[in-house]
Amino acid sequence: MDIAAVNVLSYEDFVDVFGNVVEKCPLIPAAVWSCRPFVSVKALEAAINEFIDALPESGKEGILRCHPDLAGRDLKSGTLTRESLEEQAEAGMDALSSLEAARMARLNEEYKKRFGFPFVICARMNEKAAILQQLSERCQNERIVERTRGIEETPRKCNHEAGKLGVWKCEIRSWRTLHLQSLPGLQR
Ligand SMILES: NC(=O)NC1NC(=O)NC1=O
Repeated sequence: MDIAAVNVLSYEDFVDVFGNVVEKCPLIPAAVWSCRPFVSVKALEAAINEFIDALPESGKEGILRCHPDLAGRDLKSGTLTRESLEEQAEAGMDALSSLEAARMARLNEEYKKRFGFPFVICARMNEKAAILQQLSERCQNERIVERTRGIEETPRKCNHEAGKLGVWKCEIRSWRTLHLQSLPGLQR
């Protein structure tokens, strides 16, 4: 599948593939679908970022609030999305000691109380010690700094399986980077 195939997806199929490009925010790909045709995957990535950047601050905070806590209730009850589960597992969030888990829960609550949205970090790019340290440090920031930082950290991802549509994989390489890999021939 290449960008030409993406460009002919119905909006239903497009949302199937990219629906969780930003955690639990299918509105984003549903809106970005109208920007077709995309000249490349990079252009698709840019359209997603432009849509997010154009949101009012309340919309950006809404995106953050759709994120599950790290090592939080959804992880414990098995209700994370598949993508989030993979991300959190990669950072070792499913294997915290009881001391680490207690510290994470306390800091997550402190952060939410201070800012009114959850602490968001790209779990794929961090290990648990770094996450705990950043959570503790970022609790000291100003709200506007954290709103911007949380949005920058928000992982971009797509449906790995997307079975009926072929092979799409998404790897997060850096903040704000939707990095799609697919069958040879995908032009970025
Ligand atoms: N709160 C938070 O950062 N959640 C997440 N981060 C991430 O990479 N996946 C998540 O679910």
